[in-house]
Amino acid sequence: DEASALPEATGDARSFRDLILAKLTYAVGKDPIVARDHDWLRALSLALRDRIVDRWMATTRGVYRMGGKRVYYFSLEFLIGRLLKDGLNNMGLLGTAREALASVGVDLDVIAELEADAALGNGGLGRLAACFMESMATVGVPAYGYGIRYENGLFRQNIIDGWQTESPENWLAYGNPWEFPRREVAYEIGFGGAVEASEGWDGSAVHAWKPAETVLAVAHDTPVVGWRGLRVNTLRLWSARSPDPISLDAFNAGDHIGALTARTKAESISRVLYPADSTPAGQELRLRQEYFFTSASLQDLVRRHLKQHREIRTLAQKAAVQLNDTHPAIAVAELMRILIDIHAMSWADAFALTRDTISYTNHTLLPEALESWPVPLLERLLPRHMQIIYAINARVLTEARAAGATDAMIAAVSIIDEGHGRRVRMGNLAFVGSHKVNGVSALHSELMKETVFRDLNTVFPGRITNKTNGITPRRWLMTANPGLAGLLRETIGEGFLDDAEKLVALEPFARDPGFQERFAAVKHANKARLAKTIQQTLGLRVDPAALFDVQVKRMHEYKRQLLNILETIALYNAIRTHPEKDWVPRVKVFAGKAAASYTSAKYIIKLINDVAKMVNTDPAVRNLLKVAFLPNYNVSLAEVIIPAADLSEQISTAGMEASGTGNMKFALNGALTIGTLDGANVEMRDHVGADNIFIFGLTAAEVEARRAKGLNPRANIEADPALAEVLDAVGSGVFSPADPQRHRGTVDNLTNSDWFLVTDDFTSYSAMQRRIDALWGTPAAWREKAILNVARMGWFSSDRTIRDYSDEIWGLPTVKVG
Ligand SMILES: CCc1ccc([C@H](C)CC(=O)N[C@@H]2O[C@H](CO)[C@@H](O)[C@H](O)[C@H]2O)cc1
Repeated sequence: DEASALPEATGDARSFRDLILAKLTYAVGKDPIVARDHDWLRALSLALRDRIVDRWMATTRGVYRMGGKRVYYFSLEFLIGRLLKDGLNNMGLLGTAREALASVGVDLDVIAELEADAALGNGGLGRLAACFMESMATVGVPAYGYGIRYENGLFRQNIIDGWQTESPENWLAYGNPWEFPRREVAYEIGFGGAVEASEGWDGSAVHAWKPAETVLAVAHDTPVVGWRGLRVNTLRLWSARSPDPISLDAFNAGDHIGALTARTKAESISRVLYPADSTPAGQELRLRQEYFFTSASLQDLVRRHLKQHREIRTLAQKAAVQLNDTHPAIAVAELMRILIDIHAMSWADAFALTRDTISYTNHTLLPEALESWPVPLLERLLPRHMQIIYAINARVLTEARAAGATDAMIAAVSIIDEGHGRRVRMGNLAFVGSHKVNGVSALHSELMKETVFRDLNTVFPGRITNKTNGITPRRWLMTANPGLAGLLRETIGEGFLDDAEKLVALEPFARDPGFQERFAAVKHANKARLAKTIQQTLGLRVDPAALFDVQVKRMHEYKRQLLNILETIALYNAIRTHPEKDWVPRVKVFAGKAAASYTSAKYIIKLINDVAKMVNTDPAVRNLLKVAFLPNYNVSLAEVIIPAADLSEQISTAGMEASGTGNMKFALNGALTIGTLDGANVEMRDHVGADNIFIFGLTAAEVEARRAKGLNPRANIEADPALAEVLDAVGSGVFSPADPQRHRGTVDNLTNSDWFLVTDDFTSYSAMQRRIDALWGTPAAWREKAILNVARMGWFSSDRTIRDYSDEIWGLPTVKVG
């Protein structure tokens, strides 16, 4: 009968099966015969969690026993994605779980698809934080991640008639098996009120902040498993709770709504993630979020430090606080408040200790992305902190003058921006309150010294350093691309699993026909899988044998999805006018969310979908060109798209992409990159070799020079008839017959200003695409380059990045893996 047909589970699979069944029965409360897929998902997750908790407690006890230094990673975003398969893989239980479930008639892949993505981030910054957490556990860095437990993560993107619409992402609908609520770990967070100054016993000024309102920050802990499950760190996310759930007097007075307003207001702090990934919303709630989690985290780590080490003055030796961009920069003032107002430390000692404890990472040079808050808002919401910021600024300006700073430099160094209605520059506050400030790629860190932090770098030389980003090879190779990981294990052994730089052992196989065949077969299988997703999502049939050309990332003008779609239209026109030519079949895959209020980015999404509608149904191009915009790009969709790519589009205006991390994921999965010399593309070229990457376009210096000289998009358009034809078509409504003027704005903006130099790079970009077509026609040469990319991407493991932070910024040891 049915049951007997099921495969037998042996060894650990058998005991793991029993554990799953026990969880299903006693934790989920479901009889196996009636259990639904979601029930099995929960039971399996709880079973895995048990195995993880044992290692978690062992790690925590070990760290206490060692009494060593901990890293505290402060981030308003953790773009985690799903945790089941990643946890099974890191615990070495993937095969075991698959066998255990099969023995009760359940398919691991089916139930794994039901897990909601923890989308507690916007894009690069948030995903980097998640990769860093996994790598810190892997290389033995005792660490806590601190952030906010948003009830709603990044919005769900729906594409309605080609337009992006947003709907709330309720990731907790089925609960979250990975977190442990810590009701007992709660801190009061104050807002508003006033500061009472009095005189201390030694005549020194004593300040006491009396907040007008208080919110409770309650901890929820999620274990973070490292590779091989050797160490498990903690992600502590704060949830906002109102100290008093209901104001009874209002309720008794019949004002039932009023009775809840205080609570609703308090708890709105952890309601939703701000969906902006480059332009500050500038809203008070955002500042409340930033202070809320920063204060709770600092109170928590100081409590832990005193409990173990008794003496606050040793804090910098036992705690390294890393600020993930300026979002937690208020930490500089908050730690000062704690040290001076609560621990009665002198100003000078407190400032030295703060600076020795904190370091700051900058992730963008976009002027509009650099946070600053109006002084009046800070004075109202955080009056004590504003006092402290003034005092810090006075000290900094004194130091700057002593260092011979000019008035212009003083104005630039100042934390207070006297122009624009007096605002507090959070980047400057983070800089002066840190012992180290780093960029996220070599080019970006240099540009930081030449632009946003030029004067601070002059006054405080040697503080800026570089830490080139990385990605975890567990999620982005082993879990996302088991076909390739399996082929690599068979070919070069397992060493690369513990040290990604051992992938270099693959180089000798780059020209091996047998290996090339197997490598191509893995890629083809991944492409067939993506083709199925495209079919199911868009009803569009694509040929896995075509060149899969992929651009997936947040929608932003500097990332130049517009350059890509305009070149696609030029290709479309060329195929139509020269059908006789031997065109390379291409599938152009796009995906990415636009910030809800970012209109011009939303028009680019619409343009891509308008072009797709035309091209995909045009018999003249047959199967030579397909365009697909996949909705709701997130971590889980990235894990399906990236292993299936032949070509990775990293085409940002040079000088504007701080690093990029998608670029690394594609190359590690055997895609070739077409890109500008921007961010980490530069270091990727240095590692994979200039012959194995397609670099085009202006350099950052040339972009700077052209902008300084004045841009001339009209001349660029006149110089390239193909571009001119494309812009005429788009501008006149060829792709929007129902609304011919729809894309007029996009074309006019390009023709009149083109701040992102799309027209300047179009010709070289298009020419490079044709060179790529030519190489595609010689599979052996293509595959050799793709294999060399995989072989030489090991350095871009976030394990290496974390070792760099540990060595130079945090000053703590790491361990060899495996
Ligand atoms: C205040 C609004 C806001 C929110 C997020 C951000 C982030 C800094 C934007 C971001 O994600 N930056 C990306 O960070 C990645 C990780 O370092 C880099 O690889 C990307 O190049 C960078 O754009 C800026 C401004």
